[in-house]
Amino acid sequence: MSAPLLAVENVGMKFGGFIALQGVTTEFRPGRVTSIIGPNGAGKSTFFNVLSGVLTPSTGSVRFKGDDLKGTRQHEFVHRGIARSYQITNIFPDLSVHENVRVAAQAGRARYNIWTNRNRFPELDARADKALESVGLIAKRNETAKFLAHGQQRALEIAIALISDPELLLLDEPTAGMGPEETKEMVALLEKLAAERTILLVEHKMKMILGLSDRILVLHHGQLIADGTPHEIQTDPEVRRVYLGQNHGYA
Ligand SMILES: Nc1ncnc2c1ncn2[C@@H]1O[C@H](COP(=O)(O)OP(=O)(O)OP(=O)(O)O)[C@@H](O)[C@H]1O
Repeated sequence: MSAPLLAVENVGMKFGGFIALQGVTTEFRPGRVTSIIGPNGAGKSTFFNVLSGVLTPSTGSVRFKGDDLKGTRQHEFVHRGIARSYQITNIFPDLSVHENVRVAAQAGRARYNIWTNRNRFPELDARADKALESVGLIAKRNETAKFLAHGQQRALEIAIALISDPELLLLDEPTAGMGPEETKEMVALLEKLAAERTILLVEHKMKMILGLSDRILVLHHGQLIADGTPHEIQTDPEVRRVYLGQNHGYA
């Protein structure tokens, strides 16, 4: 079995007196799609924020390829090989599709500063186009981002996250706000991307998760209550109890 890419040990997160995460211990191995699910307020976003460096856990440790991430600043996560997209559309609406990704490429470059002529770094254009190709947006490269369909804007966010060629890609509700057709396209894109990197996602759409994931983690009241294959999760009595009465299209 391959070594873990990310090892989470006894992670807890407190906000004042409120415990949002407690005693979470798990590992993520390379080349898999893992989904994190759980009812509203279960701690999914908090866990994601801990894994991507937005939050420092109150207790416990997160190791990436053996290195403790404690003290690592958020922008350094990208250099280490961890990138994430955000739930809220996070693009520059008035820039072109290509410019959106290129800005991300520039931002990740230590030698670049805003006074440098952009033509000095033609490889940034090539990298931006490569990221657009991998999400199927290359034909839209010169369009203004705000005119893209919602699903295409979400794909653009993923292209931005891909610019650093991360080993671990964290996606926060990549199909939020999408209808069935756009969801299907996003699933196809995620399956394609998963061939080359490890993907971790938070999602609410249960049917989509069951079809896409190799593994599912279930959080409830800040604790990991189940961890298994889609089949194991679907038949887990505790998970069924937690979801009972909630309209997640689960059963
Ligand atoms: N910065 C914060 N300060 C105080 N409480 C917080 C903070 N962030 C999250 N919480 C609380 O922690 C709990 C878990 O929140 P979190 O957003 O992680 O849940 P979630 O599973 O992502 O929920 P949802 O599915 O609704 O997005 C909630 O009760 C929330 O109110």
